[in-house]
Order: sequence, then C-alpha cells, then structure tokens
Amino acid sequence: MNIIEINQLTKYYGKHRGIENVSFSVEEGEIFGFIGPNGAGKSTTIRTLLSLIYPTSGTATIFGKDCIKHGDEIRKEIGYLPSEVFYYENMKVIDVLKYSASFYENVDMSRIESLSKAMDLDLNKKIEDLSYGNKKKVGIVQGLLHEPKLIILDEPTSGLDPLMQQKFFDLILAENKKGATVLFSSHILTEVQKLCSRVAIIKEGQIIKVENINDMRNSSYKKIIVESQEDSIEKLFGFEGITNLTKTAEGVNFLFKGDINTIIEVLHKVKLQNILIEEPTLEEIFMHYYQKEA
Ligand SMILES: Nc1ncnc2c1ncn2[C@@H]1O[C@H](COP(=O)(O)OP(=O)(O)OP(=O)(O)O)[C@@H](O)[C@H]1O
Repeated sequence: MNIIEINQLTKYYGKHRGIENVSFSVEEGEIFGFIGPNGAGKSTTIRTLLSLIYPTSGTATIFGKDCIKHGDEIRKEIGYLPSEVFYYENMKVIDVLKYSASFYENVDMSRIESLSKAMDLDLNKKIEDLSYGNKKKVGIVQGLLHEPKLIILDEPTSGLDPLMQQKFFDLILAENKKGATVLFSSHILTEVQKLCSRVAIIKEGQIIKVENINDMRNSSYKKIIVESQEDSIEKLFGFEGITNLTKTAEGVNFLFKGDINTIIEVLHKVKLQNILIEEPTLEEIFMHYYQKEA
C-alpha cells in the first residue's frame, strides 16, 4: 500500500517556479529519500503535502486521503520536522513539549523523557539558551512525540554533530521498525545512503529519477581515470556513453556505460602514464543524473 501518492503536483509562487509535475509514491514501511540541491523544490513538495501551502495543480494523497480535503485528519498521524524551527524564546523545553503533547491523546511524560534522553536534550533549559542544534533536537522530539504513522523530515540533521546525527538515525530506524513510514529530505548523499531504500531525485522543480539505492550503486557505470600528457586528450572522449568528463592535471576522467572495447580502441592511440577503472561513488552517480539532465 502507498502511504504517500503524489500525482503531477505543481506549485507556482506567483510567476516563480516552485515545483512542476512532481509525481512519486512512498510505500508503507519504507524510508524514502528525497534529494536535490538547494532550491530544487523539496520543501515546496513537503509543504504542499501537509497542505501548509496549496498546489497550483495536481493532487496528492496520504493514507489514501486527499491532502487538501482531509488535511486536518491526516496531519494528526504525521510527525513533521520543518527545515527551520522557531519557538517562544522564554519558554522552557519541557513546557514546549508538554504543550505539543497536549494536542494528542496518547502522549505521556515517559514518552517525552525517553525521546529527550535518546537525543541528549536538557528539558529544563530555556529555548533562548539553546544552540541551533539543540533547538533542532526539540523539533525532532516534538515531531516524534505522538508515535506518528508517517514521519516527514525536511533537512533534519543540519546543526547536529556527527554523534547526534547517529543517535538521530538510530531513533528514526527504531520508529521505522515499529511501523512508521519515513520521508527524508536532504541534500547530503551519505545520509540518504545510510537510511533510505529508495530515493527520488529532484532538480529545478522536476523529478529526474526515482531509483532503488542498491540498483543505483550497482549500475553498470564505470569511472575511468586516464593519466596521459597528450594534448587535448579530453577531445578523444566525446562519444556516446561518456558523461561527467573532467580534465585534470594528470589527464582526464569520466563515467562510462557501454562496450568497454570502444574505450580500449581510443586508448590504443594514446601514450598512457596510467589507467584506473573504478566503481563510481554514489555521489558521482547522483552528479551524473544532474549533469545528464542539464
Ligand atoms: N514563499 C516563496 N515565495 C517565492 N518563491 C519561493 C517561496 N518558497 C520557495 N520558493 C522558490 O521555490 C523554489 C523551490 O524552493 P524550495 O524551498 O522548495 O527548495 P528546496 O529544495 O527545499 O531547497 P532548500 O534545500 O534550499 O530549502 C526555489 O526557487 C525557491 O526560491
């Protein structure tokens, strides 16, 4: 069953493009990554899903219900961590969390305490005395208080140190094991790689790929590093199957998909210092998708 279904969702801010014809779905129990550079449209998609803003066209459902018509009902079952959190500065953390808890029937003090302990959050501090990262922790605890069926995280780890990031990942994995579905927006590839099974890549408001992380990693792309001092060596590699071509001080490197003999035929004509054929990193594969579309 799909927990989220997005169909041709478009949002314009006046004349300014937010997102265009975004479609993808997230299955029940999945940790789904939503990745793209700054300004690509991740937050716009998420805010539209939560009906905090309204789409220009297209539709979306969560738990099989229309996001706009049933917004109030749907939001009760969602834990949302926005990319930036703001609180009344003179409130204590415990009071912010108790106030949030009062909106739900199933949250008791032990849930507040166990989540805060997991995130090393001091409940007795005032918001104004917290660092950016500690405010983010308040948002994380707040988003998970009511054991939501769907957790939507918009750039959740900014401001968290590596140790806290790991604790946060453990917490999300534990909620996922208990049955929560997770939509995880990020521009950091390594964290998506750690947590998510599938990923949608968004660029300039449009989805350019929805892919299984393992398939992406096992793709048949090879990274080829050619070390040679031949003049304009990069010009030899302008044919089909080659992407991400970069000229370096040592020669040239690129990604290649296709019959390896085509490369060997070209290299035959060149005096080489060295050649390396490697598996590309996930990051290089992502960059390949970005560049291909460009
Ligand atoms: N309130 C707004 N008014 C006008 N344009 C907006 C507004 N909010 C977002 N945009 C524009 O919509 C596009 C998508 O922005 P969005 O914030 O959704 O991207 P993002 O992928 O979440 O990026 P980031 O990681 O930087 O937050 C950008 O070009 C942005 O300038």
